[in-house]
Amino acid sequence: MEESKIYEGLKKYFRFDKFKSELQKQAVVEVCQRKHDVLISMPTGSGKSLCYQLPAMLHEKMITIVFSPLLALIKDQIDHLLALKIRAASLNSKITVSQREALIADLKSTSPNTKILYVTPEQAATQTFKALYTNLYNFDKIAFLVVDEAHCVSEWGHDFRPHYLRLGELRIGVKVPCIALTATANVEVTNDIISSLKLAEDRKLFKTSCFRSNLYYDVFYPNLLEDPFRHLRDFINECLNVKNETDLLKKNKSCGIIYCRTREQTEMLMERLNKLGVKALCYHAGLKNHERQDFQEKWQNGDVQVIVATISFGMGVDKASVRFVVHWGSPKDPASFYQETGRAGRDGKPSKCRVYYSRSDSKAIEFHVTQDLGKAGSKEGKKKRAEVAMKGLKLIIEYCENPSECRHKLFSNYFGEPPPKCKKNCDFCENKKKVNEAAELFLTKSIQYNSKATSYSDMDYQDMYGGGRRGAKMDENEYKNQDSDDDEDNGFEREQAARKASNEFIRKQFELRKNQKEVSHKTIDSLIAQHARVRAAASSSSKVKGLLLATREQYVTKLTEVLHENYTKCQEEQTFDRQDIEDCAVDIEYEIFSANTTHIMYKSSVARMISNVKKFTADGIVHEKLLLFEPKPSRNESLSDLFRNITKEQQLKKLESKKQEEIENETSFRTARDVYDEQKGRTGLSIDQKSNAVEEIKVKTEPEV
Ligand SMILES: Nc1ncnc2c1ncn2[C@@H]1O[C@H](COP(=O)(O)OP(=O)(O)OP(=O)(O)O)[C@@H](O)[C@H]1O
Repeated sequence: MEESKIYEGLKKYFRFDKFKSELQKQAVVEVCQRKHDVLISMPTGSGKSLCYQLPAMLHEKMITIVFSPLLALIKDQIDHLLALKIRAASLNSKITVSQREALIADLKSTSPNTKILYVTPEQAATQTFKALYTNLYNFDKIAFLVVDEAHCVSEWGHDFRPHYLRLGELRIGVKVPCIALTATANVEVTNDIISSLKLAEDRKLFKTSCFRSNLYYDVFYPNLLEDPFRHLRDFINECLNVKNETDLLKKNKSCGIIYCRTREQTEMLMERLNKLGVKALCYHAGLKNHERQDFQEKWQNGDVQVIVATISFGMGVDKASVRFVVHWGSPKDPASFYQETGRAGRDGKPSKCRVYYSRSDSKAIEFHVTQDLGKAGSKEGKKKRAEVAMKGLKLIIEYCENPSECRHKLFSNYFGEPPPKCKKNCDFCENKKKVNEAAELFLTKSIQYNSKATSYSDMDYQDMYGGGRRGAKMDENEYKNQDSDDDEDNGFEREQAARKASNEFIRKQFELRKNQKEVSHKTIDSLIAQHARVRAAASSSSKVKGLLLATREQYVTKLTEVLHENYTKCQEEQTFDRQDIEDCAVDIEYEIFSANTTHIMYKSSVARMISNVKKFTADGIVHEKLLLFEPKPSRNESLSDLFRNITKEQQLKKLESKKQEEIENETSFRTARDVYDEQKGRTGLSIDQKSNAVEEIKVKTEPEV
């Protein structure tokens, strides 16, 4: 195809006078020839879409099929194309039956109106699509098969999608050029793309350096900052205070994105920023659909300049004027970090990418990856993905905690490219000494923190096990366009609910017992601790920061369950009763509690112990802890005993009053009530003991005749 025709199309369909780069032009020219498969590996925002959209328009009467991983991404592309009056459509599970019928009828007609058809990989696996595909191919109507975000075929990549693997099947025996596009392919991912999509030997590769010279990267440590939130606020104001913007339309003005790991963090940070005078909105998968849409539109239109979001935000967001991308906590791995920060400076203007690094956040990610690794078992694919994730996270930790080279090298190393000429485009190249000093101070403080268990960051990240993980999972699923959402690990909500319920119960009972008088929180907390089944209950949250007593009690229950099962299934002569087993569980829990300083470590140790006991049960062996356990002669009243006994106690009280009346009638000595109250205060006797005590006291205080 002649170049002049290509330029004509560029202007006519896309209203551009020139190509964004020489490589974009070369790729378009090559694709237009329809002679070879083409792999385009270019940075985010470099204009990869045009490399297939323009050729699609220049092959009249033919259709280009694009496989794209996300409905949101497809929607954005279609909206963009329709605005340019290009006939684009999508075949996916969300369209209505009549829309589907109309679309298929058009595609089957002799000269279809549709020029570009977007299909999700899941839809591509359906019989409907396969039949349509064969029909189009038989009538020689397919111009190109395009695989957008092609790194999704690779388990080495950061967004692996199993359905992408099956796209290669569509290429068997089909002579239509395949165009694969990605921004984040290292050597392994590139090899996977080539083999999975069966790109021909004579394929053409268009690859530019991943280096984005307009992006400035740096890292700050919140625990070294006097007020991290004000620091962030000042950074935002600095980034958004761009000159000569007054004449711009609202939607073209500078804006920014802050990424958090969990939805709780997004909401907390949004509130903080709003209080500090920065108008911000949040975005995560827990919001209602209309809220999400509304917030995204407000940010897109420039009504709000800052959006605090989980990773579910951003794919397909093509806003040129993003002046900063912040990671509040820790990025996940170099590829995601590259893609997320790649949303900054798409107009080529200087923009900033900052991490406010918190070790508790990277630990939380590590914890989840370790869990995935544990769960993977013998499943090779899952294991490999968890290993890749762990490797990626280690690189991020190194990047943040132990900087030793230009920040951009994180990416050039990952993508297997020579080091970029950064000059002063990162804090390290600008002032290596300052960066090293900060990192050293951070490490020193972190060590001190580990022994003292207090830190700014942990105070804000208590959700890493429960709602955090679940929330993060939902956001990730959302991001990956999956409908499923499992119900595991909702520990946070459970903990909160359990604690609330226990406190409420005790509060009510206390009020009843104290004739509706107000009871202080301190009294209630100490009562709960006093009656808890676990040992050293009162120091739960001070020893292991953020650990709730309710959580410890839940773990004791769980340990009791698995030990009980182990004992009843594996021990022939059984001498322990349920209470002995619970005592054993209490000992084990206390041992773990004493040995750990963070609730993550505590929780993972208990989880390990539970699975260890289960393993013993599966092997038919009595667990060693039970073998070594010596039953205790006496037991303390537990929280559950307390609940059970409160009603009985009230009945006892009535009985006591009655007895007391009788005694008072009979004696002028100290009453049973007086003596009982004294004893009760000192010992907290059981109901039977109390009852006996009253009897005993009565006997002892009876007047001598
Ligand atoms: N020749 C051109 N001249 C000017 N702008 C262009 C040109 N080609 C593309 N663009 C614009 O560049 C921006 C980025 O393009 P595009 O979304 O295709 O990037 P991308 O490489 O696919 O990025 P990502 O990997 O993040 O999806 C878009 O706003 C697009 O309209």
